[in-house]
Amino acid sequence: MPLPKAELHLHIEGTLEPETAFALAARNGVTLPYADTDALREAYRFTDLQSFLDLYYALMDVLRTEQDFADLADAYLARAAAQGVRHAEIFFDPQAHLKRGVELGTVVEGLWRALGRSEQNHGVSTQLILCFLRDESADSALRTLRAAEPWLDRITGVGLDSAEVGHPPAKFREVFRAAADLGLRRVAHAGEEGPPQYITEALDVLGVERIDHGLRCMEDPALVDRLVRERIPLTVCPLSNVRLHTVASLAEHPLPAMLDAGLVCTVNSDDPAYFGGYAGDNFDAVRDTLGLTEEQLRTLARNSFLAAFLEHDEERRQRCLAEVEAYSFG
Ligand SMILES: Nc1ncnc2[nH]cnc12
Ligand SMILES: [Zn+2]
Repeated sequence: MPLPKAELHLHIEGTLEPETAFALAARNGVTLPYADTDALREAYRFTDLQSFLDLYYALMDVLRTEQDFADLADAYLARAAAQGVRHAEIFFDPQAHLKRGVELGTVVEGLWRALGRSEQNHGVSTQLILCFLRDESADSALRTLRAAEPWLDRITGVGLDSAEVGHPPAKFREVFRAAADLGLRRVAHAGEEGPPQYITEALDVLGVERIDHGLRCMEDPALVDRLVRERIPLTVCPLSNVRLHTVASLAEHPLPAMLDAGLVCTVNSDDPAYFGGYAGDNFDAVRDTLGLTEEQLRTLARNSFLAAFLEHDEERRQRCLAEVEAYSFG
């Protein structure tokens, strides 16, 4: 039995496996510019975040109908459950779909078909986090938030993703303020490729409660002290960092140093179909390559439930935490 965990950094569009991409392409009459799944897998050699994003956005073209989004989410939830995920806070990128003429309602209703049945079908509780694309304008983000208002009962929070460098968090001050006024929780990618100041800005200007990635905080000891003192969770994605060359190799990943510093780290998969592994695979990789101890793995799992937006269901949080404490490593 795998270690129970919450997944807090997962882009649902990043769970599109090559086989599913071809199946959906056939269903929707879309021609992919790859001969087969092997040829597509060959394209998964990224040099940086942008080289990944180019393929990530292009492949989304196969996602057209509510059923497509439902099937995508259901396949993710089944895989996540098999790897010990008990709770998943799922990012989605509405602007990437709106731009292609796919309505927000199609995306949210489709995802909800899977998410609404996830506890019964997979034993995984879920939440949705709407992400703004930081390489789009602040105005576009505001229009997206307004367009999402009919579905806010299904959306827990907002996030910020896509190309980081050159798009500092402060650009989105207004939309994050508006999201907070609507009662939404706030997170942001920061310190993945961007500098430590982006982490500070995400906290101070956007009021985020968690930082997605956050690796580059390690360049700024005063920032590390602050993140430790304020117990700001960091949703670290080790296999993603390797594939996007944010770190030179998994063996050189700063996760052990981050844990030693007292940072509230969690381990997540980001875009598992593209980066070679789901949540449990990321845990296994850091155990095997970084030599994390059982107590460190338990800390990562504990942190994931402590950092989850489970205030509406403290009973579930406590039950999951108790499972983590009782877990026996085989
Ligand atoms: N790792 C990542 N960083 C920024 N934006 C993303 N969108 C999907 N995955 C992402
Ligand atoms: Zn991400």
